[in-house]
Amino acid sequence: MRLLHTMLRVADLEKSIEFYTKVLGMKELRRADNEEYRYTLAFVGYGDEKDNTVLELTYNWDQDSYDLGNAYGHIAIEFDDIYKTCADIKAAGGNVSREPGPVKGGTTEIAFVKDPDGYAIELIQKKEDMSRF
Ligand SMILES: C[C@@H](O)C(=O)SC[C@H](NC(=O)CC[C@H](N)C(=O)O)C(=O)NCC(=O)O
Ligand code: NI
Repeated sequence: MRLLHTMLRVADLEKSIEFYTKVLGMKELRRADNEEYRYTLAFVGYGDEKDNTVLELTYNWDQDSYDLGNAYGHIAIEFDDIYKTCADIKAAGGNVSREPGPVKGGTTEIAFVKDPDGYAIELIQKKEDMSRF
């Protein structure tokens, strides 16, 4: 077994694809329309789905906003340099909601950004050892 994808419902598919590809460096892997049920799926990630867990962006044609509620946490992505990534995101007009730095009470360096729908994305500084705290 392996993790295949995480699905996020998005209000503006092109805006979300632009964010995940241009700002976070992912590739658009495939897109599929469902005419009968009026939605489009776009899969984005850092590599082919046969070897990578990806995001499934779901666009419902007749819905232009969502209530994210208070249960969703974040999706975490590892970067070689979260400080440069955050500077680049700010320069591109993105929303860095938590500045890069050590996690409270720990040593792992993290930052948070918000995607166009307000979903939080955690950026984690690449470390040699896998101790993540
Ligand atoms: C391709 C696979 O990874 C899917 O997740 S498609 C599953 C399908 N998705 C939708 O219908 C998305 C639109 C829907 N309005 C929504 O917002 O979730 C799905 O959930 N089908 C239900 C079923 O019972 O087949
Ligand atoms: Ni799915």
